[in-house]
Formats: sequence, C-alpha cells, structure tokens
Amino acid sequence: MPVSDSVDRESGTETGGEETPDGLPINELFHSLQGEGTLAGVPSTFVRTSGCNLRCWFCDSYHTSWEPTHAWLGLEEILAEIGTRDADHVVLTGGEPLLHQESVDLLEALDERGYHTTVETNGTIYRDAPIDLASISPKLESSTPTPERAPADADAGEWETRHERDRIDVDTLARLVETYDVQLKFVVTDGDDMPEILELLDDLRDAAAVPIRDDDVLLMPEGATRERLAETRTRVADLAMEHGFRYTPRLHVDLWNDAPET
Ligand SMILES: C[S@@+](CC[C@H](N)C(=O)[O-])C[C@H]1O[C@@H](n2cnc3c(N)ncnc32)[C@H](O)[C@@H]1O
Ligand SMILES: Nc1nc2[nH]cc(C(=O)O)c2c(=O)[nH]1
Ligand code: SF4
Ligand SMILES: [Mg+2]
Repeated sequence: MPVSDSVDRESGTETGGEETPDGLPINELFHSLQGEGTLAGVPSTFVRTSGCNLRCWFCDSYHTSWEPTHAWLGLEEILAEIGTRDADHVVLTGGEPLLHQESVDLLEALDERGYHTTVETNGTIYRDAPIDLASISPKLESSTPTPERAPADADAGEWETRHERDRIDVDTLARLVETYDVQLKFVVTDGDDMPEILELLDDLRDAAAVPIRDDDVLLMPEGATRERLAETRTRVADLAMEHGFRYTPRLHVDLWNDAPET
C-alpha cells in the first residue's frame, strides 16, 4: 500500500475528539526487513499509523508527525492486507501507534492469528495489549524542535514546548518495562547525548520493579539518509562499546536510503 498523501477522514486524536470506532489512520503498510534493533534482518510487515504526540526535528516519518496524512482502514482491511504478505512478524509503528485505542484491537487480532508483534513507540503512552516486543525509543533533549533545528517549512512554535514537556514520562516507561519484553532504543548523535541516557536509566531502574539490563539498551545512530548515517554511525558504535550497551544499525537506510515503504 503506497504512502498516503492525503487525509481521507479526520482522526479523533488529531481533532481532540473521540477516535472513530473500528479502524486506524494508516500512512503506509508494506513488507520489508526489520531494520532496527534486536530483530534486525527479520522479514516483517510494517503497519504505520499516522499522528504523533511529539515532533522530533529529525523525524524520518514526517508524514505521520509534522504533516500527517493517512487513509482510514478498517481492522478487517488491515488484517487482509497483512495476510497477503508472507511474514509472521508484524511491526506496528507510526507516528505514535499507542495514541490510538484501536491499535489494541489490531494487536489482539494479530495475536489471535499467531503473529509476532513488535510495537515501535516513543514510550509516553501505556496501553494493555498483546505485544511481543515493545521497542521503546525515549526521546532525548537533542530531539526537541528548537527554532534552529525545526524543519524549515514546519509550524514548530508551540511544538517545541509540547515536545519538551511530554517527551519523557518515567512512570509510563516503568510500566512498559514491567509489562513487556522491551528494548530501549536511543537515537544518538554524539557523546553529548550520553549523560541524559545514563541519568534516565538511573531514574528508570529506580522506578521499575524489574531489572533493566545493559543488553536491553541500544544506541542507534541519528540519520534518515545514508549520507547522514555515514557521519554518525562510527561515533555511536564507539559510544556503545565504551558504555557496554548494544549498537543497532539502520539496515533499511543502508539498503534503501530514505525510500518510502522500506
Ligand atoms: C518514526 S518512529 C515511530 C515510532 C515512535 N513514534 C518512536 O519514535 O519510537 C520509528 C523509529 O525511528 C526512529 N527515528 C526517527 N527518525 C530518526 C532519525 N532521523 N534517525 C534515527 N532514528 C530515527 C525513532 O526513534 C523510532 O525508533
Ligand atoms: N525496514 C524498516 N525497519 C524499521 N524498524 C522500525 C521502523 C519504524 O519506522 O518504526 C522501520 C522502518 O521504517 N523500516
Ligand atoms: S516520536 Fe517518533 S513519530 Fe513522533 S516525531 Fe518523534 S520519531 Fe517521529
Ligand atoms: Mg522508520
């Protein structure tokens, strides 16, 4: 299903009202290899919902956050599309997929059908759902859309404040790590990001009733393009080795650069 370049129906979460029942705003749905994290390389079907409660300046899924577009698909339509792909792993991503109550229904239906589910989330929203891997990417200060960093054509104004206010919620993160198998996947540019990661891990380890292993912590280089990744990845790999955390590549960027549906 190609990237949607329009909005075919208003989403409740975007208008501040109730979500329209039975369905989700879908930006794209495609088959690829999981490009990030502990399951990198696994053939997977990606379902990308539209709409996000944050606005990272570097967001590689601009059409789900800064300029959200979608086609509204019913759950049965989404399941049928997934069924046509030859993969038993499904990655629910966005935007922020846990904004939508209907994501829980989709995850339940996928679980009933025997799929392995990964949810890519910024970790600011908790929902109770059958999630096999919660792939949490807490957003660091370096993601905030300051005037210097915000996309040139974007209406950044109030988003700088909202992003900074909402990007970290330790209690929600603790609940997620207590409930699900998790990976904590930090987007890193350079060593300046490390003190904040270490401090957040300290806070989270204090707050959570389960251990968080260094093995559950992944450093991922910032970069939506091959050119940008070439600048960041060696530095980030060195930081991972220095701190005893994992490094994750962005295989899809290496393979297909920033092409849609990859
Ligand atoms: C588009 S987000 C959607 C899921 C959720 N909103 C989140 O941020 O985790 C999917 C993944 O891409 C990562 N990401 C987005 N833009 C990136 C960039 N420019 N460089 C590296 N990772 C990026 C996010 O941190 C997240 O792990
Ligand atoms: N191949 C591929 N792997 C991914 N892993 C997480 C992604 C995401 O955007 O959430 C993603 C993506 O967009 N493409
Ligand atoms: S939280 Fe995820 S989808 Fe939202 S702006 Fe940041 S990277 Fe993009
Ligand atoms: Mg992506």
